Amino acid sequence: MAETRESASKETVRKEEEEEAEDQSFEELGLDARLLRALLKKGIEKPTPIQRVAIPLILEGKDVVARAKTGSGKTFAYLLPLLQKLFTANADRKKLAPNAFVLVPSRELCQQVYKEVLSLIELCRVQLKVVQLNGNMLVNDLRAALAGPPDVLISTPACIAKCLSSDVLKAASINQSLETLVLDEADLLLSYGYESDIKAFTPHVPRSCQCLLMSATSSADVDKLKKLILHNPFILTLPEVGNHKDEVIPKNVQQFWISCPASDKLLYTLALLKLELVQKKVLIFTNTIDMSFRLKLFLEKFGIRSAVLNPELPQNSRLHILEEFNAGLFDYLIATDLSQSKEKDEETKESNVGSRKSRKHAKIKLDSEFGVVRGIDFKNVYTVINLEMPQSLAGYVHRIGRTGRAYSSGASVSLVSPDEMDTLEEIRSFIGDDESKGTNSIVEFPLTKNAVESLRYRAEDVGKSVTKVAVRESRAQDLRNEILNSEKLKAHFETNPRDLDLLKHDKVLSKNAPPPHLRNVPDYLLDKTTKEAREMVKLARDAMGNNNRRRGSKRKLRKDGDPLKAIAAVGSRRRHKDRKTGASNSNNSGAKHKRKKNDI
Ligand SMILES: Nc1ncnc2c1ncn2[C@@H]1O[C@H](COP(=O)(O)OP(=O)(O)OP(=O)(O)O)[C@@H](O)[C@H]1O
Repeated sequence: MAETRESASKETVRKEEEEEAEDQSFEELGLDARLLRALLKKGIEKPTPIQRVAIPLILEGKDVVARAKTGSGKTFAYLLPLLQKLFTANADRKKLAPNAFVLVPSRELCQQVYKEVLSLIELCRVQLKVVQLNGNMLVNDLRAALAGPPDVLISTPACIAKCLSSDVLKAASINQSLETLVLDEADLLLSYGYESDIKAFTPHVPRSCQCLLMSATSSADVDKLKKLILHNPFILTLPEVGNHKDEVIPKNVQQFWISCPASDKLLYTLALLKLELVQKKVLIFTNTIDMSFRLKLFLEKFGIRSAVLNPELPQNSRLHILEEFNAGLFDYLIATDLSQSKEKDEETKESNVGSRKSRKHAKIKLDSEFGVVRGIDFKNVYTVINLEMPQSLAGYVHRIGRTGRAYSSGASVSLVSPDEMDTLEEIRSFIGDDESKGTNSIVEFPLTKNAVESLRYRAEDVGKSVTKVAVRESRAQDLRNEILNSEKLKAHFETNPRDLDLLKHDKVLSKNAPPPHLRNVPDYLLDKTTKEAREMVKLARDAMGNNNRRRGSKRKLRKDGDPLKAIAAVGSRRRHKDRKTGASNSNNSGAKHKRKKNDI
């Protein structure tokens, strides 16, 4: 009895401590006033759990291995203290190389982190120089970028290795100047093939350098990196870390699955989108580039416009696609996740062979530094659809982590064919499927047979017209357009960001406009359950203020030019209005995002 009372009071104390921690502010973490102001301007009010624990430790100068689920705010967890350290660095000390290196596994992540740092610096009104490098840059460009040298360098490990081997960065200079080293998405760095690059660089990291490892999952690779890089004896693993599923998969993502034959996947995706059974914005993952174009062409015939993001595209195009999607210019993005697919291996093999062939005959190379699936912060994605299943649990975790970022909610729907049941079983045995426990679970999506069958006839008809040849041609045409645009418009967009809209990436590929009978689904085709589900999604969208976002942002575009700025302006005006009326923007959205499973 006494024991029960004791454990009950311990539990109460623990809960109180947790609540106290949840109320903690950025200020209490010891952040500089300039950073606090910048966060406020960004509408970021309170730290996430990983930020609460990591920031004070990093400010104390400790090495940190931070493992926290996708979308938990790891970037600010290291960027804020890193910048604070640079604010107070000794300006008189002559440095020969950047003070801080942030290494990430893909160019997309380089760009994302770079933008985040720039925006913080701008808002803090401090003079710090930041550069991002990528493996495609010429040695002279690398040298120019590193002249100075900058305070922060953001790069993939491959590019650092290139700088070292071409003497653009000298080992002795790194040893003299490097004070902070961050390995972001550390669980991916080795699997992306950067082991030898990291090994070439680590001997030059000085013992005094503070090393930070950020990772979404734990793996042997993270342990390997930890042993390779961390010198400092204070290696701290955060209390949040453990092996439990809840720490890996965000709780705020409702996970669904649908059993369907592989040949019906386009039909099921059409049903989800056309009948508006899932909430926008939607990110759809496929395992091959051809499947991405097949889906795009197929959806186009039904008047659903989407953009395709794949490693074959020039980097500028990929960045524009991400920017546009994040700015809300379109609602459906099809992303090819080649991270574990055969296509990647084959293409890589072929491109290696191709390097020996004449340039004329060489195949288009896939970008080995492409990694859009993991770590990229797609903004306001509500639904992730796995049109094809990833081949591993880790792939699944990273994909669904593109929604439910920070304090927002989301949903994922996985279309599972009989061949993919093993992956589903692996996922289920990891996360469990006991809904009643209130923890993570993956449940069947309430899609009625009628809803699918109502579209089958049209879908099969249209599916036949999306032939292999049509897919191949569209893929080639898209690539040609993008290369042309990318080269021609790169400089132009730098000086005329408002023209970004010209490069809309959800352009229609087929020549004929979709006929009205495919564009609109007649009411009589929908059964009662589907109508109800659709109404629920609509209500939820209204509650979240998402309706007609597309039209709204277009209007804004014409008026204010730059889509990114236009949207930011709307946001800040709304915040201003909310302040006037006493409403808090982020708290409201948090409350509005809380929905029941049946709402989908
Ligand atoms: N304290 C916060 N409050 C609200 N939003 C936040 C906060 N910190 C970060 N965010 C936002 O949450 C989103 C996810 O953050 P971030 O990209 O750092 O996650 P992550 O943990 O690195 O995820 P992943 O492992 O998938 O890369 C970003 O849009 C970021 O701006």
